[in-house]
Amino acid sequence: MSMALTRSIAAVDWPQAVRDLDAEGVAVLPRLLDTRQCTTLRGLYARAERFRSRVVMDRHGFGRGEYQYFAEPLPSVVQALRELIYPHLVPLANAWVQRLREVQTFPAAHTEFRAQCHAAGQRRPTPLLLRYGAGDYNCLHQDLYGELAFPLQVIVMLSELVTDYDGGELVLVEQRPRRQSRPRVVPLQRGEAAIIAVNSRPVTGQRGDYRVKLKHGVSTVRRGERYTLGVIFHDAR
Ligand SMILES: O=C(O)CCC(=O)C(=O)O
Ligand SMILES: [Fe+2]
Repeated sequence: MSMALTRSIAAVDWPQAVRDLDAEGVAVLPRLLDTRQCTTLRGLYARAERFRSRVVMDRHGFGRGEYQYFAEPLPSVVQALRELIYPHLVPLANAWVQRLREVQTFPAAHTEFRAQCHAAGQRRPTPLLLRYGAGDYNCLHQDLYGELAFPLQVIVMLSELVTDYDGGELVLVEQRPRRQSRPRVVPLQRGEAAIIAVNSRPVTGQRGDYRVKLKHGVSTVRRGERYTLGVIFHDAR
């Protein structure tokens, strides 16, 4: 496991990140990966044997560009991100499901949660590497892969704005009951990570909590190449 990554995750102001997530449905973490780690991860894209499947987005109407789901064993950095970030998010995840009046309880350790996914028939790893070239984009979507879903996910930016690409903004849209949807753009520098709600989050209103649904996507990349790493905590059917 990468010592540098262990340190940068330990150095995150988690109470602040959790407050941001609770208030806004998104938190941006300071640089988790250094330039070399970003370059190494991007380089894996060409190594077909590291992946279990490849999705060409325009074949499915998902957008334009492509992504690949990592095969087991996951790259150690990806495995570390999944295992080390998860425990920091469990208290918020459990608070959210309770406020949304759902029954799920998430265990403290990611290995335990994975065992639950496997028992529910969700055995395929979901962390993925996404690659966008000029003209590519990712339509608004949610990363749900079965019954079991951890309510938060991480997106790590592996490319540098201006140097590597232009355009290609991470876009979040919140669908609020009986109100118009709210858009938000999340600027990310190389190595930074956004934590976002996967599906729904509770918002406190005048008459108690209500449910807001989140979707995410990427605006068109105008120039260059943009790579991201997606870390989703539930596995897929
Ligand atoms: O490329 C992005 O910024 C979005 C990635 C994404 O959709 C994901 O990680 O689930
Ligand atoms: Fe996604």
